[in-house]
Amino acid sequence: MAGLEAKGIVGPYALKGVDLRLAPGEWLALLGPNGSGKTTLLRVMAGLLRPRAGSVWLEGKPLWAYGTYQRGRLLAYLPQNGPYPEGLLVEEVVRLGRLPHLGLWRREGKEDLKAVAWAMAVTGTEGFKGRLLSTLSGGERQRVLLARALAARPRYLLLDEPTTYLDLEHQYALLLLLKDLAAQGLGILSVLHDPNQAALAHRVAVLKEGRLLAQGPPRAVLREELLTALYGPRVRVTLLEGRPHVYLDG
Ligand SMILES: Nc1ncnc2c1ncn2[C@@H]1O[C@H](COP(=O)(O)OP(=O)(O)OP(=O)(O)O)[C@@H](O)[C@H]1O
Repeated sequence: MAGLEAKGIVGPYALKGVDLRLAPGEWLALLGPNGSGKTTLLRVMAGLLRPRAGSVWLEGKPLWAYGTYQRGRLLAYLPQNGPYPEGLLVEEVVRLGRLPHLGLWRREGKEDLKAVAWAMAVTGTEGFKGRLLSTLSGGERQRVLLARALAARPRYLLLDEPTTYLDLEHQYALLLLLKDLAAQGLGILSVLHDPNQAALAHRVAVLKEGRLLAQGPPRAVLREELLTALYGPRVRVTLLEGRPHVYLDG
């Protein structure tokens, strides 16, 4: 079956039994308080951490049954604050995103260069092409690393707090890009802290103390009752242009 699916994930750390399915063409936002297990779940679904129990399925096959390159062609993961290659130019970094397609020996072809150019265009990073990655600001670097992930033209994209280093304009540019990429068929799972950003996704899943508290369309999930249980009694929710708008009272 198409999709990326976590089944009965227990451990490591906080996770206490999580079932979550990401479909192609959907943008699913993962919300939850600090320490609830969001990053851990993302890393488990990316195949970077092994759960104590449960399994992850990619396109109907266990994730562990894929080779690294084969998995990398289908699934890209962007950590929140991950390591980045030193001493490389931005364009070289984005080209690294093609590695799962190239393997160790194949030379880049037209298709590879096209994917790199596309990834840099949609993330607005062409202007940094010739710069050393290490000389960019945190937000600029984050966009380049997103370009690297997109250059693989994966079917599923896992993003850990992708808006953290971005200014307001770039935050919304990124959220609109996610919507657009999902419309083109990409399945996107993004950890987000801001419920108002999560409200833009197709679906929201809420994690609390390692368990899924709720999942569904933003209007069904982002309700005052649930959010006050997560973030305290001052949380208020109204509807703005048909979407939940969350703010703190007083
Ligand atoms: N390497 C580790 N060793 C021990 N405990 C860990 C490790 N990594 C994470 N944890 C614990 O697992 C729990 C969940 O962590 P995780 O990073 O998944 O939470 P999160 O929901 O992403 O939090 P945040 O919103 O703060 O980023 C936390 O209590 C954390 O301390």
